[in-house]
Amino acid sequence: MLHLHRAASRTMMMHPLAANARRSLSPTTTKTTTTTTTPCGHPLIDVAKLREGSDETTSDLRRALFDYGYFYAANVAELPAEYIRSLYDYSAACHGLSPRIKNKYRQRDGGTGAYSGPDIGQPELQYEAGGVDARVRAWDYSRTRFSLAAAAAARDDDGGTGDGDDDGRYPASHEIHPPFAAVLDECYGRQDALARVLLGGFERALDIPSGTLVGMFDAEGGDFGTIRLLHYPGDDVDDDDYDAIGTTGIGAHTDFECFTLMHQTAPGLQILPRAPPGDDDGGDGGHYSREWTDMPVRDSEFVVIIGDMLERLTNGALLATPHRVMPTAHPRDSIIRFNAFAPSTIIAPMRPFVTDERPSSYSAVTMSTHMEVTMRNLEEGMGSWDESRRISTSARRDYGGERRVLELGVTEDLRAPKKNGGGVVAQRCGGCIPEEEWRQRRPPPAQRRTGIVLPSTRPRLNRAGTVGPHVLERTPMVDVLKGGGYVIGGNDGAGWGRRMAGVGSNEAM
Ligand SMILES: O=C(O)CCC(=O)C(=O)O
Ligand SMILES: [Fe+2]
Repeated sequence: MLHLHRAASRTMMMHPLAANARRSLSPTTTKTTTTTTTPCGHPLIDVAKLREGSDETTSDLRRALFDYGYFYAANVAELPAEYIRSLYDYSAACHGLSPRIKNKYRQRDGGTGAYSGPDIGQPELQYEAGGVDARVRAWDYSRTRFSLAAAAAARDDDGGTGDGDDDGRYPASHEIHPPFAAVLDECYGRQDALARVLLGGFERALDIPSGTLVGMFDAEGGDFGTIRLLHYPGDDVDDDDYDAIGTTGIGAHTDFECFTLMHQTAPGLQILPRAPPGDDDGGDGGHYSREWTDMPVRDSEFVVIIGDMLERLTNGALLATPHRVMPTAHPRDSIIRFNAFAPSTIIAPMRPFVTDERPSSYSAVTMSTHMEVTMRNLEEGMGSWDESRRISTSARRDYGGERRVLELGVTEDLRAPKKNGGGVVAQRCGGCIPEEEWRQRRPPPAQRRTGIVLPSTRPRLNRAGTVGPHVLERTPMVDVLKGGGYVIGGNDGAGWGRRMAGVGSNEAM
């Protein structure tokens, strides 16, 4: 049964950054009300209500994202309790496979598969620089192929290993039944449906145009996400005696994608929530609480946390949620889904979060480059969470290049017939052009109605009520491919954003 509590305790605790971000978007949204929580005070989002577009739930979600940095998601029709239980049964069968099969599908050291774990000498990558070994054992599934640098190199050398499904990546049907890829892909589809509901909610909570995040998620190439079936064997010690173990469940880190959906069978997960405003002696200006918080097990609900991409898109108004798993005497299983964006999606601070007071403080990078660079850095022991500076080093990584701002909600009709010469196959907004360059390139008014630059001469309101100067350029496809010109989102849901979203530079910019 769903317990809904209206908790007043956090009502006056909006983080100053959140307040600024929201104030700059819409002065009317600063009014505080109460937040729906679980009985023990964790923010709770009723997904059924979010799906209906409930204003109250959207406000709950806004507070959860800005003030807490996480929430429990309840009433998730796509992932009912009995389905999750069956997935845990399947996970147990996968983790019960022999070391020989696990080794055949190893992710590293010449492997190109899906398994990692200390039981085959392949511990999880190190998330905290200088941290201790992780106990976690993982079967990972992703639709879009990406792999660790070492595995990619091995694949280039020998064309892959194993004879399982999907290029030898996953256990085949004679090794486990039903076959791994089929079960996990079905789950992936269910989680995708939930992700679209949550991303739509995030768009409303962030006051950005409808379709912005969902468009990035559904863009060509597909979401660059992963499902993990995780198993943590219990340690033969008292729960209080963690220090003696010399290992951890999984080291502190932030996840690299947009958001993460988590479910666990037993306690062990901890997160670092946002700090209440005024509590700024945590060493990081009060962005994060000083206390790690235990995430209680809630059978039919999911923990949702913020990933690196949402921190970058919101210019740090939202912060990626640090989390870790403690070593425990009891065994523990979890099902994790990283929800990413399409590989070539360009991630940079979105216009509404960049102001004179808060200039863009994150460089632009594509989803795939961020994943690849972060994984490589982990392989080299650089970690993702810096405990002494209390920042996510992966979320804050500087990819160089000029600061860019993503313009949202372009209101020109991008589907208008093209009159500007045969080679014109794509159009773009000013979103990915560095602001300085954009100003210099802007032709004098007299030329604006001819030439290749078709400016919108007056600021226009988009659906979210934000304004932005938009320059639409008609650009030969070859230039788009070279320059990474890119249109994201849309104001009419007509799908042009999706068509364009696969076009872009695959490099850090
Ligand atoms: O097992 C868990 O609950 C967390 C796992 C995790 O943080 C991860 O795989 O990134
Ligand atoms: Fe994680």
